Amino acid sequence: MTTAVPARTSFLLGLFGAGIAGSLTPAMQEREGFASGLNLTYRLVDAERLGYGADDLAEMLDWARRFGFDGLNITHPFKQVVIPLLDELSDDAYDLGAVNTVVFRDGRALGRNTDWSGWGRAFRRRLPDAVADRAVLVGAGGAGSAVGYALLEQGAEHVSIVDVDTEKAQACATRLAKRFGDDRVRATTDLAGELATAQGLVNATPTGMTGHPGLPVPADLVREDLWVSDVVYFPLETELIHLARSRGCRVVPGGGMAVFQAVGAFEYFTGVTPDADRMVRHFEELTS
Ligand SMILES: NC(=O)C1=CN([C@@H]2O[C@H](COP(=O)(O)OP(=O)(O)OC[C@H]3O[C@@H](n4cnc5c(N)ncnc54)[C@H](O)[C@@H]3O)[C@@H](O)[C@H]2O)C=CC1
Ligand SMILES: O=C1C[C@@](O)(C(=O)O)C[C@@H](O)[C@@H]1O
Repeated sequence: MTTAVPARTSFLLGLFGAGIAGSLTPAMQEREGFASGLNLTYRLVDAERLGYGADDLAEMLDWARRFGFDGLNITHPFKQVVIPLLDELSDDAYDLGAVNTVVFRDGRALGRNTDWSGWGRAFRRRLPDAVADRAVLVGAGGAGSAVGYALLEQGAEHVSIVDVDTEKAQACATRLAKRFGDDRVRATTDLAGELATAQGLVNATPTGMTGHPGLPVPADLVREDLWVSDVVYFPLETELIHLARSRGCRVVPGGGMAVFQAVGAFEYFTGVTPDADRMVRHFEELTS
């Protein structure tokens, strides 16, 4: 006679990164765990406070495994340097060269990326009719690469990438072109020219964050017929989102990416599909 193995209900998770004290992810994960009938604990492990840098990551991962962690989110400055320390990488994380979710399973560390799928899902919920549009992406760092990947994966006709650091814009475009073809993505310095033929604009720079006030693009380029998205979510209503709304543009603020990276990670960690609407409501409570 075989005995059925009961489904896992207890999970120990964490976030490894620097300067993460204000993260809302622990609250989102723990609340959704509770609501799903799981005993889920999520700890912040702030490398900055511990005096740990990139060279210490292998040791940090090792003790996470030894102490029984089931999974980790990984953020700045570890999303790239974690890759060689993993046993397996999903295709999307490989293509992006970045991991934000590590699942420990059967003695192996599996790398995943829910940043791109998080932004993508938030975008599709708000603007499902805009997935095939041409878009201009400003900011080619970690968040920008994830947004570019999501836009192209979901069917954007073309993405033009602008960054004050032109080498970063080029590197991001080259990486995305390898996956999606160089007829669909390019780096450019001609923001006005590219926006003139685009239907959408995404800000993936820190401009507009608390402490970094301002607009990432000149105000006169924000036309009423553009849709406008921001990845910044402190504050939720950035200057860009505020201006775009006031001009009648359809908008996708940064909170959606913050929630849906957690939705995707929850599913990888636990194997349970979370209630995304409940997580959105909880995020709204946390940020109101
Ligand atoms: N909503 C969410 O869940 C998430 C939001 N973020 C936010 O995204 C923002 C960017 O984060 P990362 O990509 O990690 O930063 P990063 O530093 O890797 O990249 C930012 C890029 O923007 C460029 N840049 C800065 N100002 C610019 C301007 N005015 N015009 C053109 N390019 C400019 C920089 O050269 C850099 O390449 C941060 O504010 C962060 O809080 C990041 C991750 C998730
Ligand atoms: O970059 C981020 C933000 C985050 O670090 C947070 O603090 O919520 C959580 C990560 O999973 C995600 O990739």
